[in-house]
Amino acid sequence: MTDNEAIPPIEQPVEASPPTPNAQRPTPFRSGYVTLIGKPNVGKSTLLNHIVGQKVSIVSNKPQTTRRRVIGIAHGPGYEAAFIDTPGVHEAHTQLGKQMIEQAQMSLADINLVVYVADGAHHPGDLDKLIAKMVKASEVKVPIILCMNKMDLLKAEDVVRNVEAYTGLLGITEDDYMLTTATQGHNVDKLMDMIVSRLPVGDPIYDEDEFTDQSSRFLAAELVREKILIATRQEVPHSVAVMIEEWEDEGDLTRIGASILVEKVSQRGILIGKQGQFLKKIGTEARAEIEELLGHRVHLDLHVKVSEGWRMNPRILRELEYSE
Ligand SMILES: Nc1nc2c(ncn2[C@@H]2O[C@H](COP(=O)(O)OP(=O)(O)OP(=O)(O)O)[C@@H](O)[C@H]2O)c(=O)[nH]1
Repeated sequence: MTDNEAIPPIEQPVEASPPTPNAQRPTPFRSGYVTLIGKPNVGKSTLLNHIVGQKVSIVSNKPQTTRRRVIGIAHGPGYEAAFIDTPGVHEAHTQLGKQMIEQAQMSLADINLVVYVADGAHHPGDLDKLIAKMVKASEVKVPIILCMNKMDLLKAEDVVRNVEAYTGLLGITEDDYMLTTATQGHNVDKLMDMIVSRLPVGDPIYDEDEFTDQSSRFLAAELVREKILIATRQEVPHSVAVMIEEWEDEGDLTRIGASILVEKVSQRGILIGKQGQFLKKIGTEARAEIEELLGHRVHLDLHVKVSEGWRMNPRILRELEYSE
């Protein structure tokens, strides 16, 4: 990949480069579905949000942050790309975990392109090999692009070794990969050019102002969950779900009531915090982002409820919209 030769030395800080909607794109119009697949925590959601220019998928440093398939739509001159962000493929122990893997597998059907997102700073492990197998075994043969993310953490002496290992795993050539730093947007425009050039010629599927298939209610619940994931540790992040119980639009104010489900009484204590301070902080942070999302004022009321074993309960998983 000649483009990669032009990237600055990896140890040096790189400047953020915003998406390039005005870059020259091929004509005629190209459109299609692109699946982002990879291990948990490699940066799939960060990449998607950068490409779409909106937070459509929440991000945290905890593995398995994304729990269901999310579509984020990128529009540009001459193209429309609908990205499917999938839950990271992992070893599942709960009903929720199993559904997450199923969603990742299903996302390989009826698509036009696969972007395999890897943590480029690390050599591929067993899970990478398994996902590569899944991708190569998918019935419909579509082009595969390798996005080696976390380039900022990649040591110069590991570049060649890691690139060869991942491209070898996927059976792709050196024209089909890109090193990126999704957090800074570095090389994301080049990745986007590669993606667009491999999309089929076709008409747009979505309206130009549509950027996701997720409802405002689901996005709001996810923003609350994101703030909790960022602020908690150990088993708490995996034990938390957010359920919207009330949603009332009153002119330029939306009143939202949400329950935070946890699995243990001790977790309830953690989330409420001393004199309710922890919950207050979560509420303040989430409200600011929900206001940004909705474009007007929000009143957010949060309650913490203990719901033992919710991750095993198909009915609750449906109510949370993690399954159909
Ligand atoms: N250093 C560095 N960190 C990154 C980069 N991209 C993402 N991250 C961080 O990696 C963590 C995981 O990012 P996500 O976007 O949630 O990863 P994901 O692959 O969607 O994770 P799952 O939802 O678990 O499948 C977050 O803390 C991000 O800020 C990158 O290019 N460099």
